[in-house]
Amino acid sequence: MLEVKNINKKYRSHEILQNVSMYIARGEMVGLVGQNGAGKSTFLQIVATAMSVNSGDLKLNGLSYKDNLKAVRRQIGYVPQEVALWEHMTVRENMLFFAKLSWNKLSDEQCRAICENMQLHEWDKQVSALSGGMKRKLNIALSLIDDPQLLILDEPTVGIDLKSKTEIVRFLMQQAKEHQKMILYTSHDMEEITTYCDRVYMMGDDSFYDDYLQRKGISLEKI
Ligand SMILES: Nc1ncnc2c1ncn2[C@@H]1O[C@H](COP(=O)(O)OP(=O)(O)OP(=O)(O)O)[C@@H](O)[C@H]1O
Repeated sequence: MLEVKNINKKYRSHEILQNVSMYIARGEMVGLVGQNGAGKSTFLQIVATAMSVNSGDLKLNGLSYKDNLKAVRRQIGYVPQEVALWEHMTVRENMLFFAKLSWNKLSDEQCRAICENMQLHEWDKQVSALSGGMKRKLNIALSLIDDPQLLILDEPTVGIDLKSKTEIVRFLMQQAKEHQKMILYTSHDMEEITTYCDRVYMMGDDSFYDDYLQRKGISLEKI
């Protein structure tokens, strides 16, 4: 379980997050929405241990971030907004390169199985020749090498076609439901968020999201 309690984050004097609390249970896929600049990416980076807080507490599976940073990190997969891949290498070479650097020394077959499971079949294709959707799938596949308990994704479906988008979100849902992972992700596609997420958190104070989600009958928690 992920437990976030009363966290605060400032960039100089600019307060971005004020007393933010939330949780994610195992097997849950949770969406995070809010207008541009509301603080979603900042929040994801904090939960991913890539950024510190000014105050407040975070715990993952009972381990506090303050005292167990390394152990917490081992349980987290983080997929930032920007796709970060070796363009001149193939899908296979990218997977094996990152597998070598990871805790889990996965074999060629195990790496391939992750990609196949994501409907990414272009194993020997150079990354520069992949479509945007395939690149996003590969970016997510890389984050799964260490078999993280908590998967955090910043707009994983932005700018890709509906088929790839649906495959990615269904894959994430499968990770939550069949493997009891915790999934936290942001998207500006409300249709997608409301269709697939178990719960939705809204960051900032914007009645547009409030009204929209309430009309859809989606349980919304403001943070
Ligand atoms: N490194 C930084 N230094 C100073 N201010 C920052 C920094 N990163 C983000 N900000 C500011 O913090 C606020 C929240 O930014 P953040 O990127 O977390 O929002 P967001 O909800 O993810 O936005 P978007 O939907 O556009 O991705 C914005 O006002 C942004 O300008």
